[in-house]
Amino acid sequence: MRIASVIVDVPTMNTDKLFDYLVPEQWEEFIQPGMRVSVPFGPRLIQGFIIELKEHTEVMKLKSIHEPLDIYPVLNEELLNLGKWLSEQVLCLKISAYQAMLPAAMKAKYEKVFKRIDDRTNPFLDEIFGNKMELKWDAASERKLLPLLQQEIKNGTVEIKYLVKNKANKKTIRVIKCLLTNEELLQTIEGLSQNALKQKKVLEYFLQNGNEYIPVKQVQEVTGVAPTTIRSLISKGYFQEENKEEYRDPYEHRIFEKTKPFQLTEEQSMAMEPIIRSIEGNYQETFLLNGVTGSGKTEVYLQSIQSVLDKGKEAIVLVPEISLTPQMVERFKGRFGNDVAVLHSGLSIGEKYDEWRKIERKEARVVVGARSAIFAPFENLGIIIIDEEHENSYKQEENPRYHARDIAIYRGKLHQCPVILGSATPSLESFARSQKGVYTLLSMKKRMNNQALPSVSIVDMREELREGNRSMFSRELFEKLQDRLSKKEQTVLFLNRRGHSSFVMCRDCGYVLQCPHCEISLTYHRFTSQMKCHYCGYEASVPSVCPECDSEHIRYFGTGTQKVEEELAKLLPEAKVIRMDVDTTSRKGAHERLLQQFQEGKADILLGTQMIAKGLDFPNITLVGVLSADTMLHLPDFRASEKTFQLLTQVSGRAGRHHLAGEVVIQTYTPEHYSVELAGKQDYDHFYKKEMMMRKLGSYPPFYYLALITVSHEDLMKVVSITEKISNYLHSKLSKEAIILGPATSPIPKINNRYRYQCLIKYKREPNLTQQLRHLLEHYQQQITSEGLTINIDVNPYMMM
Ligand SMILES: Nc1ncnc2c1ncn2[C@@H]1O[C@H](COP(=O)(O)OP(=O)(O)OP(=O)(O)O)[C@@H](O)[C@H]1O
Ligand SMILES: [Zn+2]
Ligand SMILES: [Zn+2]
Repeated sequence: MRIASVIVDVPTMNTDKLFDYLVPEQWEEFIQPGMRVSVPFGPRLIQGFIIELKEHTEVMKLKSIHEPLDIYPVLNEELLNLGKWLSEQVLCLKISAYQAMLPAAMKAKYEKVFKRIDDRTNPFLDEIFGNKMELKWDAASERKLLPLLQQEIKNGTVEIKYLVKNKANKKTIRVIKCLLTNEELLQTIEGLSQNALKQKKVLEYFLQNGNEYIPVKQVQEVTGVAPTTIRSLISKGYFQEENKEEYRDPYEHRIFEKTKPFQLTEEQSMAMEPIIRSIEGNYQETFLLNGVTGSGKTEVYLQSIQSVLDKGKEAIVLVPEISLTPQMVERFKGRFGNDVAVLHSGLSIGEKYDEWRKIERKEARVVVGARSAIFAPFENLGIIIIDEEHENSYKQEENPRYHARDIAIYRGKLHQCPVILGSATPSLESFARSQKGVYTLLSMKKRMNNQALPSVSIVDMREELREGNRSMFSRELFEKLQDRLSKKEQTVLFLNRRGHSSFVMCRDCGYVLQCPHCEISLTYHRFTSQMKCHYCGYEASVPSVCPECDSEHIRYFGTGTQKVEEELAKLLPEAKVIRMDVDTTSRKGAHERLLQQFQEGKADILLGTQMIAKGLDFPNITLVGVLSADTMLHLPDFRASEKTFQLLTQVSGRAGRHHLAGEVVIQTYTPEHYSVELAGKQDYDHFYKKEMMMRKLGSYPPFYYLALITVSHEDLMKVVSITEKISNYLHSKLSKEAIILGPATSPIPKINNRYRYQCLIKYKREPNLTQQLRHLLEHYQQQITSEGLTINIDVNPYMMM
């Protein structure tokens, strides 16, 4: 008797365990861990993952697996173990861990067929396929042919094809193949009547091109015949016609110019050396590649990957979301061509699925992708690279709430390969680890060609106001804009939209209301007109005059990109502006197209939000303007300063990367704030020291770990009382060193009529923490499943809302 233990697709805590099923005899040899199966569960059939196979079970009334959904495992042993580990680390359901590792198309409904790919005589295949080339999975399963077909797949005579059921997602092209031998072809051509010139052309074409399948479109184009001609040849039985699945290649129409490795600079070679040692020596080491903007980090990645490929191994490169991808993709495809698969959120479900299969089938050995590409099903990993490692998009903000960096290091250890974290502005956590020797620090302090970092001038907008300038452009920025227009050089204007209007600031002195207990700015709530601290719950009313300077110009803050665009049109009507924000880039491909236009010099000014801050490497940009540096500084988040510093440094780094020198103007109401001042000097080391001090004072990471519990329900009283009970429970179970803040309202206190409260745990070492948290979830399970209560637990949170 063979028993399969299965994780089923029912997302509740009660079902988050292995269920045993009997493996029907006919599949005993065939079923393997990591395959998806459909199994009876209650009255219905659902999908599940086989985790392990065994001989015995305690279960009395054993049900049987209904049918396998894969012919090969979709999760290999490594990923199965990783899923288990992940669910323990981030307290998620195992089913969501496994689903997160696979492309969305594999969750969708699809149809599977077997396809004959070799039609030499083969009595078995001739019999089961008849005169067709395809056989539906269901039919094969019914006829109990799966084990035999598995053998044929091994022999290379049959392959399996997944068709996404949604027609729009499936891409096929019509192909034909000549069924006649060359001799028969010649005879047929001779036998054709004089008028059948067109048919003759087609037959001759096939005479030259052998008996491959050829796309109908191509035949038409080359021979110039009409579709009717081809149809009549098919009806005569000369040709076999078929629909062939084609990879949906999002970069199909792009030609990537082949690039050659650069001669490395001295700094680059120094940085590469230990990486190569780790590759050659097959041992794991985590490197923090801290290179200033434009120092050539990408070239270090490319050449490291090359030596991994030379050893016959594979590489994962993570880049943050879409914003970076177009230029990044170009660089990787340019160097490694079709060896590169690309995975990011800008692709359709079908495209992602096809890219994923290229990896699975070992047709691509390098993947460049966003967060989830960390789960690429490579089996022989030689390097994992995370570019812009400080980016928050590497943390998934829904279940499973994992951070790609942790997965990278886990996989790196398993494969004994190097992990490179690259950034001009590393996260405080990573830099602290490099200082402690947990990561190996590699520094590159110079830009290419020894080009200087751009000179930055910080403009005090309070001063502008005092001198009567009420425009959103300071006089200095405006003059420089005019200057670039006349010189035909390009400008990037950056507007930070995050934190929009949510804080109150004095326009005269820049004062922002802070929580007296938490060193965090207070958030303004329109409905109650109250200021609140979302860490400790402190509340205050909005003052009518600034407590610092008595000015009446104290109000909420923010401007939008559209408003800036209108203002530019008024002030500089001759300037051509490309605006990039969520509105102008929502259409597929828009992002890439706008950047392309800017690169080709079709505009003078690129105006945008976060999405233009990073990764751009265009030679003609000589001016960067930051319209309001402070907006993010006052978010209710202990990382606000860090994020501000990173963003300002990154955006400044877009200027003067090649031969022309660059200038940056940063407009701010708080020029004395250290993250603005030090970003102006691009002085990471100082910033790090200063920020570490602040974190130490506030007991925040990297000195403490955090866990954030958010409770929500429609009934406010219930939310408050449950959060309080949770807080009390943790107080009694955790060590004296742990700090438990809250209950306090969440920064977003109500979503969809549900109230939200939270509780923040700061701790250094609590070996029992995840166990206690899991216990809490189990304790409230009843209310979670039947009374609409939600409890979200975020271990190492990056979004404090
Ligand atoms: N060894 C080299 N010789 C000549 N040019 C190089 C070399 N290495 C890199 N470059 C070029 O220098 C420019 C800057 O490099 P790159 O974009 O990799 O910097 P980066 O460190 O990734 O910067 P950022 O963090 O700002 O994205 C690129 O145009 C790149 O092609
Ligand atoms: Zn003031
Ligand atoms: Zn507080």
